[in-house]
Parts: sequence; structure tokens; C-alpha cells
Amino acid sequence: MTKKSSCYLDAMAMLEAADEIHSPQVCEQALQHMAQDITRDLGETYPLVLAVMGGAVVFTGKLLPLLKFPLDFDYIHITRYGDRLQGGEFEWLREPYEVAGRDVLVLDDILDEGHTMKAIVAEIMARGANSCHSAVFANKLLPKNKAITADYVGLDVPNRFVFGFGMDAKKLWRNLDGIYAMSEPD
Ligand SMILES: O=P(O)(O)OC[C@H]1O[C@H](OP(=O)(O)OP(=O)(O)O)[C@H](O)[C@@H]1O
Ligand SMILES: Nc1nc2[nH]cnc2c(=O)[nH]1
Repeated sequence: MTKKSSCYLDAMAMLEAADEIHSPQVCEQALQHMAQDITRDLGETYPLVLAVMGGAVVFTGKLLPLLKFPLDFDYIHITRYGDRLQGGEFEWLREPYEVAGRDVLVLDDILDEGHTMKAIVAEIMARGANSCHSAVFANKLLPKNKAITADYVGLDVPNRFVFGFGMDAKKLWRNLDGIYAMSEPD
């Protein structure tokens, strides 16, 4: 048997110490509800769906097959966390292209303070989109107002650093099919 790397062992220890917040089954049900709501509202608008990389990758991959109407798909990339636990300055790694005149739906993994989604919506509308809706799989419950609220929310999560379902913990565990919260320091 090969010797397990320290990265592997650290990742396993992080997961073992974490708390499960939403099971894979609950996540799947939430996806179904979101797909119904989005279909009801945007199903006849031929929207441009923009996934925010990289956190939205799991949400997007699971949601798109549930949207049974014509749409265009592209991705954007903006980050303000990098591999840090606290938000910092925005960095556009791929800007929104060809949004003028379109009804746009932005998909992201989590709405925390809302600064990222606010900046995205502002940029898309400034580029002449007809409308811009936002869908986040996880909405963090905060004891203060957010910069923006999302039009579609999958699940609420507690005010802790969460990971899984596309969200990373120190670059790890985006591949989990449920949502977990990191253990808090004693
Ligand atoms: O509501 P906010 O407080 O602005 O935080 C939410 C943003 O933070 C994460 O992005 P991150 O910069 O970590 O990039 P990632 O998608 O690559 O994980 C997440 O994907 C959201 O885009
Ligand atoms: N992975 C992850 N990214 C975030 N971005 C903002 N809040 C969070 C969080 O709780 N988890």
C-alpha cells in the first residue's frame, strides 16, 4: 500500500472534524425546488446562464440538466477570498461577455456578505443586460444585512465557514455532495 501524503491526512482530518449541515439528499431536493422556481420565472426568456467559477461548478453541473428550456451558458470568474477564510479585494479572472440585451441568470455556490454577487450584478447591468437574476445554492445566515439578496436560494447555512457542494475549505473538498461546516477553534 502507498504511504498516504500529509495533504491526504490533513484533508481527512478536516472532514472528520467537520459537522454535516445538509445531507446529499437534502441538497438534491433543494436543487429540484430551485429548478422549478427558475423554470417558472425564466423558462421563456431564453436566458444567458453564467456560472461563477470555481465554486459554482457542482451547483451548475447539477442544476443545468434540470432546466428543460432553451438557454445559453458561459462562465465568469471573480474572486475575493482566494484560499483565505476572510474576504479581500476583488479580482476579475474572466469578465462577463456578450450580456448586452440578455436576460442573465448568475449561478454561485454561496451568498455570504453578498459583496461578490453585488459586484457581478452591477457589472452585468453596466454592460447593458436586460435583466440579471441571481441564484445561490447556499445562503449564509448572518446577523447583519447583506450587500444584496439572491433571487433564488437553495439552502440556508449557519454563520460558519462551510464547504462541500463546490465550496472549498483551504482548496479542498469541493467534490463533496453534501454541505459541511469546519470545526471551530476551541
Ligand atoms: O458573499 P461574499 O461574502 O462576497 O462571498 C461569496 C463568494 O465567496 C466565494 O468565492 P471565492 O472568492 O472563495 O472563490 P471560489 O468560488 O473560487 O471559491 C463564493 O464562491 C462566492 O463567490
Ligand atoms: N467555501 C466557502 N467560501 C465562502 N465564501 C464566502 N463564505 C464562504 C464559506 O463559508 N465557504
